[in-house]
Amino acid sequence: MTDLYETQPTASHFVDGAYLEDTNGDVIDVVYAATGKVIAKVHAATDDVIAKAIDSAKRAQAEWAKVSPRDRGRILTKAAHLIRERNHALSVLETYDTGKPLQETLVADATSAADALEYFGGIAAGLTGEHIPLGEDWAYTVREPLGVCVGIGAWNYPTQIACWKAAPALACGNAMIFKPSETTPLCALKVAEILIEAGLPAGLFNVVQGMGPVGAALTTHPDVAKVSLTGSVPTGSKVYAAAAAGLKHVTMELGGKSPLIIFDDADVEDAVGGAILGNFYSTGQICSNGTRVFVQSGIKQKFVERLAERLKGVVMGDPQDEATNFGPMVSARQLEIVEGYIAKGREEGAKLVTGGERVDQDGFWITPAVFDGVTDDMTIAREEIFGPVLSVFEFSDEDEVIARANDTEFGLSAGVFTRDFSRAHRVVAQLQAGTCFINSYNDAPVEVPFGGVKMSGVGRENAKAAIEHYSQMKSVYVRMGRVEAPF
Ligand SMILES: NC(=O)c1ccc[n+]([C@@H]2O[C@H](COP(=O)([O-])OP(=O)(O)OC[C@H]3O[C@@H](n4cnc5c(N)ncnc54)[C@H](O)[C@@H]3O)[C@@H](O)[C@H]2O)c1
Repeated sequence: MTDLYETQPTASHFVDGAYLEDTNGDVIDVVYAATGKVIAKVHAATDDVIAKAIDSAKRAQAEWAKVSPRDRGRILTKAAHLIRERNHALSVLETYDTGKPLQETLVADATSAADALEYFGGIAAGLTGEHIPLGEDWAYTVREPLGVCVGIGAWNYPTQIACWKAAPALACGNAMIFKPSETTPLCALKVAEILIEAGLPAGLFNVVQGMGPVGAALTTHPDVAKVSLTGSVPTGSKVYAAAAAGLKHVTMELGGKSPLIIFDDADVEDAVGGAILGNFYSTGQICSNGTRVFVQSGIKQKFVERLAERLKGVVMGDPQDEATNFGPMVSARQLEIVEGYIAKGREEGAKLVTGGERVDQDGFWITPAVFDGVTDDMTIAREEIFGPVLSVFEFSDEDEVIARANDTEFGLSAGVFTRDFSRAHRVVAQLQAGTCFINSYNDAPVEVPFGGVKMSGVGRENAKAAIEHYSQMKSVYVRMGRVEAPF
């Protein structure tokens, strides 16, 4: 097994192509969720670090914008190859950073980051404008970079989030300054190292550490053209407002409380599988999770029974052991939040079918919880928990479940399980969500746009859609004849 110390970065920040330390910044402990032990320390960025990150990004971006998109793409593709080659070591680090089991991180984190670099590396050369004929005259459009972009990450997918933001930004000719979540500061530094090794010029991908105030300083900096945040709705509202003051571009990937609708005619095993993937993967710490599971009356009992049985297959143990399939919560704070919601669910009258118990060992462990008999007004039905807590709701007909599914301020994802494909498409057409799944849940391939509606976000990540959010259009009118003026 790769040791943490083989993969661990050597300083807090990565700026202008090299590691950078400034011990004047507040200390941030990196705690391994499986043991509760401090495994590393980084310092929050000082004003000096932020200034260096901005200056180098600005300088490097001006040159990068002149590089042909094909050459930019080649560097991203090379970085993707390096990431794939080092997948095991990067996955070990991701597991130390987040506590997610190696069984997951080997297939879902560095690999997804590589997918994004490869995808945007591949389409970079195809980022062209249009020719617009206007009779004798004509016009053309040019897709230009925005400038210096800031990425701010959540703690659940630190490698993936860094690359989902950096890959389209760099392909379009921007620089990116990435601030990881203070809970998981390690992985993005490795991404920075690899991008440099792949040939990315210094200053184009800088990583600075810190909490909210560092994110806020970057967001409001006059030299920053765009902010892409992955985080909660309350943080999103603040960052969106701060960016608006400077009329900056934004992408907001925020929280959810997504519905997963299971009709009577669904395959029960597939529906249970979808509910497991949509609630317990990454110990439930996924924004798009389908935590409100609406099950039609005829299948409900069977569904709950099979779900409880299949949860006996949970293997909690050392996350670095590939046999472990369920890890701890990321932090003591997140564990407390989840325990609070479980207590609230019981208090408000929901029936805890299984799980929800704190495990008596070091680290932040809790067993996956299933609540039955949940009603739409309960706190666990309305607020994002961001942990392994699945709520089952009973419904009888299609119109009713659509109305109940949409009765939320969020709109990130939604899923439908049914063998009737006309119904599946009819229902999906009425669901207020940015990403929908039919007979599946939580797939996030880079080829498909990802993002939310309503309070769940603004803009889209991944796919060609992301290009729109990391570039701006210039229109050029070309007159071929004489200029006729009134005087
Ligand atoms: N839609 C998505 O793609 C997606 C993906 C993963 C997580 N999430 C959401 O993220 C949340 C969990 O992550 P979290 O607890 O790290 O979220 P959070 O909102 O607490 O923090 C997100 C990031 O914002 C930074 N931040 C905090 N205050 C800031 C401010 N005023 N200005 C600038 N930056 C600031 C934090 O330091 C962190 O890096 C959940 O709500 C989850 O649904 C969304």
